[in-house]
Amino acid sequence: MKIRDVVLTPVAFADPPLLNVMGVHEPYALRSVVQLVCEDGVVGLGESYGDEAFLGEVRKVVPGLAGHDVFDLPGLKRLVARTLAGTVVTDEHGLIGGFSIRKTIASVYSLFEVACLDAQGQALGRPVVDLLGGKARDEVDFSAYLFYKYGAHVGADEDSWGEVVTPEALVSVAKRMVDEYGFRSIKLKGGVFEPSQEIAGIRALAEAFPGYPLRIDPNGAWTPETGVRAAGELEGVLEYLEDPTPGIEGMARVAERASMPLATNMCVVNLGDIEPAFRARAIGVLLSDHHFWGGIRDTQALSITCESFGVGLSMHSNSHLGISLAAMVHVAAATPHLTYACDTHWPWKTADVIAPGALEFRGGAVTVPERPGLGVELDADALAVAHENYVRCGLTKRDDATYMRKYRPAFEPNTARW
Ligand SMILES: O=C([O-])[C@@H](O)[C@@H](O)[C@H](O)[C@@H](O)C(=O)[O-]
Ligand SMILES: [Mg+2]
Repeated sequence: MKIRDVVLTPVAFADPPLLNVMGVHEPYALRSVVQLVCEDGVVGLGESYGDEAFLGEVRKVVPGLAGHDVFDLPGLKRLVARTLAGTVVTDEHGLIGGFSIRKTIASVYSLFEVACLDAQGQALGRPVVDLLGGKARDEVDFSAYLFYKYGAHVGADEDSWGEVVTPEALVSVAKRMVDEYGFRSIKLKGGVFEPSQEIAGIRALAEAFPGYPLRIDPNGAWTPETGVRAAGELEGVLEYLEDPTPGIEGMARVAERASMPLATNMCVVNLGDIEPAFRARAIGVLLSDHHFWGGIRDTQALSITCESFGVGLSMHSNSHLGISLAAMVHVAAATPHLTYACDTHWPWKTADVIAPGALEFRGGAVTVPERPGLGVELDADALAVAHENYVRCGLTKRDDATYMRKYRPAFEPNTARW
């Protein structure tokens, strides 16, 4: 199962003006799609970030892949580590925590690992979940992921969601998502407005959706003191509080006094963070993400670490397409210790690069595809359109803060400001 050819395609897809602590989403989200063409004609698919800094590292690895066996994953990891020795990919937004050589290697390896596993599964006629040890569950739960948002991109018409800045608007977006997808838990992206306004938003959701597990994620926008106060005000309302404040030390200060567990995709983002965070009891839930945690198999290993230390596990999401969702579903299905519904940005997009039908939400869950590999098929025309979007939109990195200045010229992102 040797790789004959590698096709790397940067793509862009329309994204609404979703708000977060760093600013607002630009009109397009960037992703990369890789096709590993094997000697016997099997094509393995992978998807990851589309920022130029990441693509630059991925491109360095591509020439070394010809002739590599897709079943040799340790060899793939060595190849990526050797090729990228010394490089650190950074991003503009910091919404998935700090940067390191280890995280860079883990992220680039992950893109190719997923594609290798897809190819392996296709060759063996088995879904990826079977290669990972088999199904711990038949379907994977996701939560509705609400954002405050502007009604329209700069110079464009209002989108179908409209402006979302009030508790009433949040509730109506949540109703639409729950009606369309059947979600049974709800997350609110915070860090946008004064904490009291966002707490009012959560209270409105609690009233409109009694019994629904709720979460809020201000991406470290609050001080530890505000985190403690918010945790007190939302006692009995939140299932977990996500990244109220930056850093392990600040999180530990909030965790000590909060009744609900704290979750993170910001202060524990690679293996080196685990020991200090667990020792400080800074988190009760780790939000895994195969895109930067070293792929699907390392995410499974991470779950065992969490289980050993009594830490819950769920899954973080960035704007993504169907290949990534398929990978998330397979790893979640093969991971017994997964203790909460996973995040997904899925409802916010309107187009994809995969043929429709492989991944459907019912009751807020996606049934694990049974077809070989990831179980998704690339739609060549849709890929061409998405690549054309990438070329035409002119974006080469995600920069929510600069785009926000088109709405609010004096805007400065500033974590721990409230
Ligand atoms: O898409 C966004 O704006 C999110 O804020 C994303 O970038 C975060 O990484 C993520 O969803 C999170 O849970 O922090
Ligand atoms: Mg988060």
